[in-house]
Amino acid sequence: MSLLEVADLDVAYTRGNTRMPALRDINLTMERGAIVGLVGESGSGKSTLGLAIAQLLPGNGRVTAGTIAFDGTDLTSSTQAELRAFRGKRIGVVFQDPSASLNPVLTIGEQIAESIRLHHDTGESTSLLTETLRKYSGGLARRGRSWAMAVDMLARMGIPDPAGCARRFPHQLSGGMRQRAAIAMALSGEPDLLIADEPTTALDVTVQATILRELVELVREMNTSVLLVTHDLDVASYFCDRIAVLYSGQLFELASAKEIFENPQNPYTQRLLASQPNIDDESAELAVLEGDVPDPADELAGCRFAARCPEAIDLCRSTPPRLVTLPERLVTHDREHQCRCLLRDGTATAAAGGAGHQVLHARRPAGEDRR
Ligand SMILES: Nc1ncnc2c1ncn2[C@@H]1O[C@H](COP(=O)(O)OP(=O)(O)OP(=O)(O)O)[C@@H](O)[C@H]1O
Repeated sequence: MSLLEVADLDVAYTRGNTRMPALRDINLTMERGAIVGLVGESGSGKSTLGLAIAQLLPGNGRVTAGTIAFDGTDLTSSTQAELRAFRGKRIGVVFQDPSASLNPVLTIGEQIAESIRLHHDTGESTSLLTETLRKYSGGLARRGRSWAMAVDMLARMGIPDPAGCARRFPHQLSGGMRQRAAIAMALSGEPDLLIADEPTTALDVTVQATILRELVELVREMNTSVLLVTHDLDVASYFCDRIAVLYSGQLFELASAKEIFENPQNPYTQRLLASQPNIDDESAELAVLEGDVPDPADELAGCRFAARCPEAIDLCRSTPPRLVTLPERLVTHDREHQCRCLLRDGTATAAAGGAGHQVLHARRPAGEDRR
């Protein structure tokens, strides 16, 4: 069983009396220990998907169809008590702004130690932190041990004076240190899944890379899976095993990072990659992605990228494509390569009377079975 199986998921926000779809027909599976990058332009629904998986959608946001199976339990039908048990202990969350997770009136050490006490029941059964616990078990009371473990987590996140940092309040730390502390706190329950929503975007580029490296090292040690929301394709290619490309509320492509960068199949992904600066060749001309991303709430007849796609044919403007596993002849490194495009899944060839209509794996037709 996969750690996370998001199936046929729709999410909508309510504005006034209007229901505005934000995610449509999302299918995403994550294996234990995998780091998956969720990329896409602003407004494509990245944060909404992270929040939906963590069951932290704001009051006006709601899952309107589909399921989110976490280790076999459908979170969309879980009670608040069940969700509280999952969050923190089994699903950790880090946001762009660390103040969203840190309490301004408690020291960093108090917060992380409290979280460790809550999630570990003194830590006897945990893996990574057990080592630390053993070091401190001789003579230290439970509170002292959880404090020692908190200091250890701060050290693992690359904080130079972890004991001093533990005694400080969030406002006494720099932005980078605050975010390290927020990550240490999110990982202190040794969760199975970490949802990290642009965790370093607000920071200096060099600090970003260091923090992400520390985070990745720590989650690899803990075998924690990560859904890393980022608009930065370089970050995704460097740190992620798989990449999911979102466009206007839909998954357009999903494959290993190597496959996405060396063999992108969706015309949108191809243009998104071509529009990124090339660090190896700064003089290379950048492709410009003309036009705007349609609001995920807009109802469109065909492919949501058709209006901007230079390859679009009439069929693309009338028929919604589905996310399918691509036929083998189109993949290079990853047989699980999934793509949403009529020009790639064989539909366009079949409609033109040609052979090779090979939809190998398709989920619910778009628009069906909305709650
Ligand atoms: N609380 C909300 N109420 C109403 N609509 C919302 C709310 N949050 C997000 N949306 C809408 O949902 C859609 C997806 O937004 P979301 O923030 O998930 O995208 P994103 O890809 O994370 O964007 P960004 O990179 O700018 O953070 C957008 O159309 C946005 O306007």
